[in-house]
Amino acid sequence: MSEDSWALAVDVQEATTPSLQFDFSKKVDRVRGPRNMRGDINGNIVPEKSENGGWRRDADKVDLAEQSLLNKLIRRSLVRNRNQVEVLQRDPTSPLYSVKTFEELRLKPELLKGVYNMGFNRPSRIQENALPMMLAQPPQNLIAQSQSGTGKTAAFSLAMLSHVNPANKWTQCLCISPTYELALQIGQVIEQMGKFCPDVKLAYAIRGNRMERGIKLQDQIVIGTPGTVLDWCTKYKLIDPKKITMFVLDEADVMIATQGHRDQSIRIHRQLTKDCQMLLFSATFEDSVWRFAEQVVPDPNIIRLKREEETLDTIKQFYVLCKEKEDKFTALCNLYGSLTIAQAMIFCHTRKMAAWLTAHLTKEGHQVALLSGEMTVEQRAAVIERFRNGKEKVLVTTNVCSRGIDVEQVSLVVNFDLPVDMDGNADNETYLHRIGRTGRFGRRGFAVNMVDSKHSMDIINQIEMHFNRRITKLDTSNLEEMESLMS
Ligand SMILES: Nc1ncnc2c1ncn2[C@@H]1O[C@H](COP(=O)(O)OP(=O)(O)OP(=O)(O)O)[C@@H](O)[C@H]1O
Repeated sequence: MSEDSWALAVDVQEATTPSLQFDFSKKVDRVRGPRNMRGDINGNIVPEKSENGGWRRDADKVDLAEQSLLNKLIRRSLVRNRNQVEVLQRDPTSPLYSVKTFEELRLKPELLKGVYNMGFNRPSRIQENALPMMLAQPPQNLIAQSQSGTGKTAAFSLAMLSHVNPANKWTQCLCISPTYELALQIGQVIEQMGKFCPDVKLAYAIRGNRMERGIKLQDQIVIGTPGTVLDWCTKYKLIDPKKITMFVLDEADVMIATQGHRDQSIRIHRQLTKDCQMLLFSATFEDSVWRFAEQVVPDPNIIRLKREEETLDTIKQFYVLCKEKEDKFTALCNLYGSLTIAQAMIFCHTRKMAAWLTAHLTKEGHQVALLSGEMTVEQRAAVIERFRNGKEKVLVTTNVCSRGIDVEQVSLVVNFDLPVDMDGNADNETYLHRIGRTGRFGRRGFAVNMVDSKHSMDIINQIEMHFNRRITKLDTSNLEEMESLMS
């Protein structure tokens, strides 16, 4: 089938068959995608010719640690979550404590003052259960999972500050984090919360922080990355691991995804005593994270706060048939010209495409912000902040931005390039994250997908099947139809 005639074929198919009942059995190889496709105009699909076999060769990769840092930098408050907390107690017969106020925790007054000084009025959902467990006597181990922004860092910072005895001038709490930047972020929370506890000292075991060999640290809390913490314990002997009574492992999912960190964490853990209280936190919990958690946290209590399901119910989904990227661009301009759009996010597959689109939209007079992987995390945070404040109305981005960014006024998400996985199949999860940027907090939103090849039409069909939601064809040259469909 020639490149031009596929669109016609789709039209015919569309007219004769309800979109949710396409006959996939007769289609191309489902795993690898259409055999005879030489790549669509995104430049991202070259199945037979791909040197490394990867469909996402040029795609902007999401780095978990960077994503986590970005989330921390742009977050202003707790992420809303209405889901129930699941608690699995090590000893199911013991009473389950949960607190609704910080007073109930009987914290030292100077620590309570620090908590209130941060503007926290009451414990977050996960904190309600996690805090009493972390502060219990005798100490209890804990594995806690909840999405980013639900108050985990604040919870274990409070636990560490409450746990230490300031009169003892040695390290009692050890916290490890996957990267230098993330460790600094945690440190800031501890410093802020412990502002009125002048006798509690904090040290950073991170690269570049050189210490004299052989001295013993007097700081009660040490936070750092696994490699440096290990050096401080074994090579430099600045910390006596046998005197550590609380061990916190943050962002376990990011940790095990980082080369070498998993083993270093286990080596640190091996030097601790059996009585040391172990606390592990993670935003996600795949099997690999779970296996790791079980290795470092014996007999744990488990707390899980399910992610608030992203829903497609408030989002109207469309696709537009286009031929090449210029065509997609025209469709986008038509769309923009005819709708009242508060703010829009446009997703591209590669940095190159994002840059091209940004340049063209700017030329058309749009105020456009660009977010892509070559920027530092701080630069990205600044771009998101400007967009949030309405300085730009359009944000063009690659995948670096599919998760975690809440901009309430986004009413349109455009998949300029559709999300595909390594094999070129629909990446449903990324699709959901992307279009979940709109229609938030019960508002209505629109998602428009640019379809530029038979392969991308296949992807739309896969997405429809997966979510069991219709994606309606939109003709952006037909203003009337567009207005009625998108009203
Ligand atoms: N009890 C609380 N009341 C109000 N705000 C809170 C409370 N606990 C935490 N916060 C704030 O909510 C935001 C998210 O908290 P925190 O960083 O602890 O979450 P997290 O689950 O550790 O997420 P991440 O792992 O991404 O940092 C922060 O801005 C923090 O200051």
